[in-house]
Amino acid sequence: MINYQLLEQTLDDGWNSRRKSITFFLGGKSLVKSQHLEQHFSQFTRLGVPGPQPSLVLGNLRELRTKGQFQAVQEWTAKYGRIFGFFEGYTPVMVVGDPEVLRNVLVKDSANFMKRKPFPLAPRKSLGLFLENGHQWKRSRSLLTPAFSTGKLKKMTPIMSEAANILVERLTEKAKENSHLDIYSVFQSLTLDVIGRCAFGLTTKAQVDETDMFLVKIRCLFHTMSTTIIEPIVMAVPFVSHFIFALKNIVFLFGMNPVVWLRNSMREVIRHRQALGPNTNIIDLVQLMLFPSRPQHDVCAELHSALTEREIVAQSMTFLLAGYETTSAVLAYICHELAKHPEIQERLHREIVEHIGTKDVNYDTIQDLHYFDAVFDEICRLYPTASFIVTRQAEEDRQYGNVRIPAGMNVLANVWALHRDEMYWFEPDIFNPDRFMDEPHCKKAACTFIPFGAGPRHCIGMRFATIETKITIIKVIQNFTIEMSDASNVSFKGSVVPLPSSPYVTCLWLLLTVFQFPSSLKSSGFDVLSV
Ligand code: HEM
Repeated sequence: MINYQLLEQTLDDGWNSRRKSITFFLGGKSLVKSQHLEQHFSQFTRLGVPGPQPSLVLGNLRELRTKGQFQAVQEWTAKYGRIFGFFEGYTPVMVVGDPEVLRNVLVKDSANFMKRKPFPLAPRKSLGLFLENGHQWKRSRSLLTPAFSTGKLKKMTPIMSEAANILVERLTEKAKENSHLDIYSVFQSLTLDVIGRCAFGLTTKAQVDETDMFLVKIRCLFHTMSTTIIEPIVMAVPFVSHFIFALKNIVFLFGMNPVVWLRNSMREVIRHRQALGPNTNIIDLVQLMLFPSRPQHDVCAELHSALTEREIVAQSMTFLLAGYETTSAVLAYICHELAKHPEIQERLHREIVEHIGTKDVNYDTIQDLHYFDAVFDEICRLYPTASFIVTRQAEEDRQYGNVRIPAGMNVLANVWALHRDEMYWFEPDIFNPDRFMDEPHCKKAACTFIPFGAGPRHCIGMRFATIETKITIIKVIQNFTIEMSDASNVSFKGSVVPLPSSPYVTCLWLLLTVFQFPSSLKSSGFDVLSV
């Protein structure tokens, strides 16, 4: 851990003693002049936007790191309201929880807000869709969009269904043992298997084999990402990222980075697929990236030139980072709320029995489950697992009502606060799927409900995640009843994805006890899962 207090004090002391006259020098380079820093850190005051007092050099980084981004932003929301500003190190961030301003930024005036807030440790080359900007983003988005079309997703559902079958087998075993089960980590290995197979083309066995290489490498990657002390340093002093990347390349040379293993494994898959050619039965994201379908009259051949091997690896890494924790957290939250509300679980079970019965679950059978859709939306409202990634950067100055957004300003949509704002939601803290049955779509249109973002940069994997969640939960509900365990515990932490957490690292525990066969489900076991 960095000692922020000491670092800041040292920097502040040095700063205060020569405040008026000097320039900071770091690594032989002029970093910033005093007047510049003062100007920089007072920009929200000049804009009339409230917010926590930043300190010179570190901005509000200390609070962000000590409290956690989620906690800090919630506290500031309670204090400063729908629009406020803070400094993520040197980077100014305007937090917006006003749906009208957000509609302008994300949708109506999106041409002025095509970039995202820069990520401190983003790679230099081969960014992947999430971090790409400008022409590169346009090209990737246009090449990748067909891979998420209804037809293609339909063909990918067997991978999801197979993973859910393994889950049911695992849960059945656990039910017999009558023991605790951490459902969050169970769902993590399920979503890893799905993304490993769909986006990396690997035959992963994360659910059944603790030593599966993919699982081991991804755990290592996420552990490194969550414990890194490099990120805050780069936030405070952005230009040190040059050194960091030089160091990273040295680590790469020795093959110590898990990304190296992932990259090499994918290269093998890509070469194998190239040898097989486009006309195979394999349908997954790798195949669709390698052999993308192009518009019939391709007027912009350059825009649709195929992705290179390096780009495909970067896109797969993006799908992993964007789709693994987000989806597993949604699955865990669904189980948590269904356990807390048996009457809702029962109603969902009835809908599934009426529409699907004991038939196998596939793309067609999961359509028209309106109550399920309402439960899913309500979970995404109450627990927007990707609430810190809806960011944009302004190209030019804009004024919306009395809110001015200057060129270069970063905007963070305050999705969590927006989804629980009493102005737009009746009894917002209560889990009530019926609110989406009564008025299903009007809230979405008004930018008050944006769990997958909005506008041209909204989540490309939204339907992929929805289908995966539906298939998984339907199979669980078909076979088990979910109940609350005494050990269950949910609190929030995390910076990008507000994750459930507990002193045991993971949070949701399932106590499984074998129950009885329900008369409505003849062939499948109906066990009790206690969360
Ligand atoms: C429940 C699960 C998921 C949630 C809640 C979620 C949420 C989000 C959000 C909020 C954004 C930012 C949108 C914006 O800025 O307007 C995003 C972007 C993105 N998501 Fe997801 N996501 C999920 C699953 C997935 C999956 C499964 C994939 C891929 C297979 C994926 C791929 C992406 C990509 C590539 C972007 C960047 C899009 C762009 O910049 O053009 N996501 N997601």
